[in-house]
Amino acid sequence: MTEVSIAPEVWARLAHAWDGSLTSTATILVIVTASLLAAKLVAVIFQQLWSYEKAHKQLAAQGVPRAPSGNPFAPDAPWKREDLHRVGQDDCEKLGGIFYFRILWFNCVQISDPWLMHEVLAVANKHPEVIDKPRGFPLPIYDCFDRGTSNPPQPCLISTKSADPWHKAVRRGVAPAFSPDNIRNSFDAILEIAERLAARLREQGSDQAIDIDGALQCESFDVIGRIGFNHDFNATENLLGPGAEGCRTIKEGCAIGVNDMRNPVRPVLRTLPFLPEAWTHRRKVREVQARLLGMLHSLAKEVQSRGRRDLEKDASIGNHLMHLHRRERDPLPFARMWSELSIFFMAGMETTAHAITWALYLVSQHPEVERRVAQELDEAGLLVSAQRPNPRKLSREDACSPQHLPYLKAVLKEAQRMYSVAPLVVRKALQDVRIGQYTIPAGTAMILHVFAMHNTSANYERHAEFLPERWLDAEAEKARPLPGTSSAHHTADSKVKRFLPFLSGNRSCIGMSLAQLNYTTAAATLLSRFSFRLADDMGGPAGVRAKEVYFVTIQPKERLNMHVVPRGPAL
Ligand code: HEM
Repeated sequence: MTEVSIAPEVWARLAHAWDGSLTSTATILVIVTASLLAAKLVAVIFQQLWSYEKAHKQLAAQGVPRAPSGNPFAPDAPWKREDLHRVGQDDCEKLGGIFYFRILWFNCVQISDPWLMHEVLAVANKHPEVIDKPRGFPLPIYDCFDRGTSNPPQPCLISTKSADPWHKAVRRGVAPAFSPDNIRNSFDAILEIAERLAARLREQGSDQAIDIDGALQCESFDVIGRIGFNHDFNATENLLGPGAEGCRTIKEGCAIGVNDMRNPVRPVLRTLPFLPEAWTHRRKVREVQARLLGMLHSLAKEVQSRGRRDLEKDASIGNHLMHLHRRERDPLPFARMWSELSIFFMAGMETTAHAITWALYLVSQHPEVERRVAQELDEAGLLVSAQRPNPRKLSREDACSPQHLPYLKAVLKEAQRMYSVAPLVVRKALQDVRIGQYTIPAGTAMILHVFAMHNTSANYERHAEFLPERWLDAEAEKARPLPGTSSAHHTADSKVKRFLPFLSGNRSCIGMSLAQLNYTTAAATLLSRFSFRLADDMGGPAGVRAKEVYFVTIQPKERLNMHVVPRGPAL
């Protein structure tokens, strides 16, 4: 056999040629792939822009009125206004119960007509593949709840799509904890917390004004901790001290979430390592999130360590979460339980507190309403007075039965109408969908503007006035065609409501019974013992109006200072 040998210099030349061709093949492959991806991206962007443009033409062709969008980057752009809820209300008064506007190329339809809102909610209920909560780009509104409720981020009840089977499972699993009967059984604990708050306010005295919104947040925080998870945070015991720190932490955490929701670029910027910490507020955000999630993590661990208890004996939200199964015998993973537990504080604390705050504020501004509330409480034997320094205790029937304290309950409803604390929610049309006489094109954001529905002339006579007696009519929640308005062409359909502070359907507020029992108990306890006077530094009603902000909830900016004047011999 002859051996074939290759000279070393030939070998080296061959290897070099081979190497070079490999490099150039790889380079070509990279260039081709990158070009294909870039072309695909450009095609997707164009397709998306084209579909938005088509949708805009479709809406215009159907005669849906259009609100001026203006330049979204201008300093005075409407959507940058702090009282954003009032922008939708003004536009609704001018353009009617349905109109659309564009942010850049993106189309948003605002709906406040009760009949159309009813249809949207009905479709979303039955067909989540047609209308659902928006997630991700370009509407990452609900995504911030995932980041704010556990680490690493996990979805939770409010942020999951209805089409996600997990949503149904969790909602069904915890619903018994929120049933009106179950919540009624918590009355004694709620009353105890409301009385604790009243005792602290009395100690505070009336000379010094107190931020009543902050005090009520402590109260709601304690109620959710106690009723939901058998844990007493005791924030009401020490309103200004360490007891209330947990409550303030939740508020700070919510503020980060809301800022991210209003400007979705912020969370992205925070992840960029080369941007200065101070500019992205990274350190501050990390510090608040660590405090917030640490506190809620400890609570979730505490609930977990108690194990699964008999639901007859412990009907708290926490125990219901412990009984939840992913599959047969496969319990809810801890991380998911943590995020679900957290969302009840995020969704329930500020909302309930602001609802009571606005009611107390409105009563303080309407002496004739305050007189009537006091008279009703007096006749029920609940008012503190010179003759009755120690009245009877508020009972479960007082708080729960519509026959008891009807005027006070009407006052609370009217306050929720005028200050609908959750003023708007967002949904997305995932397919073209017929709503009334309109076809809403796929990809359009739908803003269900409950605040505008509650506060425009098309739906309420004398809508700008605080008139609690309108709720003494048992049918008052139903939508009715008002003569001379755009609602006049609708029929009086008994299912359609013009009052939806908690929304309706499968994504309505699961905490409604708890919120209602809490704000009735707290308002009755406080108004039977005190009269509330707006502090001078608030600048009167005009000052309060100027500091009213939309921060996912309608709330007083920073604080609402009031003097809490004890009733009794001095009055
Ligand atoms: C006055 C007080 C309250 C008001 C006005 C209110 C209002 C609302 C509204 C309008 C929604 C729908 C949000 C959306 O779809 O984007 C909602 C959802 C929710 N609320 Fe409330 N809420 C209140 C109190 C509470 C309380 C006390 C809790 C629990 C402790 C709670 C827990 C929730 C949860 C978990 C959801 C999400 C439900 C789901 O998507 O299935 N809320 N609330």
